[in-house]
Amino acid sequence: MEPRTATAPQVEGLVSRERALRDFFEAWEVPPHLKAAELVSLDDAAGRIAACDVFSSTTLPVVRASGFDGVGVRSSDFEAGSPDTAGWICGRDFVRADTGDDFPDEFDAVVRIESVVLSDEGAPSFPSDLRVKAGDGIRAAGSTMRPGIRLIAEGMPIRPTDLAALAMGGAGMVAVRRKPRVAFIPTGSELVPAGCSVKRGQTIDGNSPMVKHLLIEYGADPVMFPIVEDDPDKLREALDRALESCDAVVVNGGSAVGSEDFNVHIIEERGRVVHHDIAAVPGRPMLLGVIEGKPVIDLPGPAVAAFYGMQWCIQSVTARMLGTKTKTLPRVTARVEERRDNPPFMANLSRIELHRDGREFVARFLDPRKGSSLGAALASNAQRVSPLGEGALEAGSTIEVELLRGEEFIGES
Ligand SMILES: Nc1nc2c(c(=O)[nH]1)N[C@H]1C(S)=C(S)[C@@H](COP(=O)(O)OP(=O)(O)OC[C@H]3O[C@@H](n4cnc5c(N)ncnc54)[C@H](O)[C@@H]3O)O[C@H]1N2
Ligand code: MOO
Repeated sequence: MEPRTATAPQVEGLVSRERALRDFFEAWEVPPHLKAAELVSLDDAAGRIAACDVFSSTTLPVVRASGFDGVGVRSSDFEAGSPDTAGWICGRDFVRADTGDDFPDEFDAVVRIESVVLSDEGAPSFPSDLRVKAGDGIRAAGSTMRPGIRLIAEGMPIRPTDLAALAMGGAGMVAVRRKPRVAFIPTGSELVPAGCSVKRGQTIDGNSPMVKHLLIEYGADPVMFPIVEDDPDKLREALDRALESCDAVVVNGGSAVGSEDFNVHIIEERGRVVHHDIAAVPGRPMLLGVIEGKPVIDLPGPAVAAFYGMQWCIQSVTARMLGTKTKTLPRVTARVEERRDNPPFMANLSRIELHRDGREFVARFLDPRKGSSLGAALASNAQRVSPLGEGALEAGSTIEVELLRGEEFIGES
């Protein structure tokens, strides 16, 4: 193994996240088998990505329907004003026609039930000034659904309302993109699984539960590997198993220059490294590589670094495999509470505790340099990625922050 040159955590001249992804997508192409669609039932289509445009084939109402709860009548009976309804018989002179009901063709209008008084025998009487025209209170054929309406477009995530549209448009099965299988391999002899007690020298694998559910959120099928200790042979073996069964591999940890950071070398010896070390912090030592035509990404170990790398990189790779777009987080404008210095040559992910001050949002940066913990950062309710080239943020200036919890959960400090 070649000795590596240590790079300081904050250095100038590294590639931007955007450039790293552009280069990666030039070096790696989505394989055809991932572009193939699979047919799933409507129930299983929720949250999946539509593989093609789907158009309606149905007409609803099939002929016509009542627009509200009421009484179906003949408009001709109302030509000379409100008719004398003594002796009217249901089915002959009128019918009950409630919202959405089809009813016999000889009745051409519906009078709202609120305008009708029904006798004990069920005969209706109408206000003397009631005007009724043909078509009143009737929903036309196709006013709910008609053939040719685009129900979902290719590449769109399928929402519950889309399921309603697809069902009513006549789609029993839906063509969706195959879920890419993404392996996650946590590495580090110091790691113990969540729920275990920790001894000196150990720490808890918090990334596996986080990454698993981020992958699910991105639309992938996560394949979670057990913790692999810092032993090159065991790491190689896990990587081989992951490459055999998955479409992409995320290795976690061992991305920097520590004496047991083997993953970078193992990826280098097996395939092509497109970029290692990105102008994004935390998580600068991220590695984007390709082995046997599959993305192999080494995600830095610290949990916030891993989260950020998942967001900007793995989410984009997964979206590419699914033929869809990455999600943007909702944003609000906030006032900066305290001056913040960021190196301008890195995209800095800052975790923020957002609170309200009257009608204003106030951003309190959680700064590890000022004693804030990684735990507090993980629990925070907002974040901001500084654009490359940005210097200090002055106290009192306004910025856009991304919400990690709904606005309804942001309270007074
Ligand atoms: N001399 C240098 N040291 C470091 C550099 C550097 O350039 N020179 N880079 C730093 C930066 S920046 C980062 S980011 C980290 C990258 O760390 P690794 O990806 O090599 O990860 P490890 O060394 O294996 O672990 C680092 C840290 O993260 C914890 N970890 C790892 N996996 C998990 C997990 N699944 N769940 C929770 N925590 C995890 C691990 O225990 C360590 O505490 O390197 C810096 N050092
Ligand atoms: O500073 Mo690293 O970039 O710990 O994530």
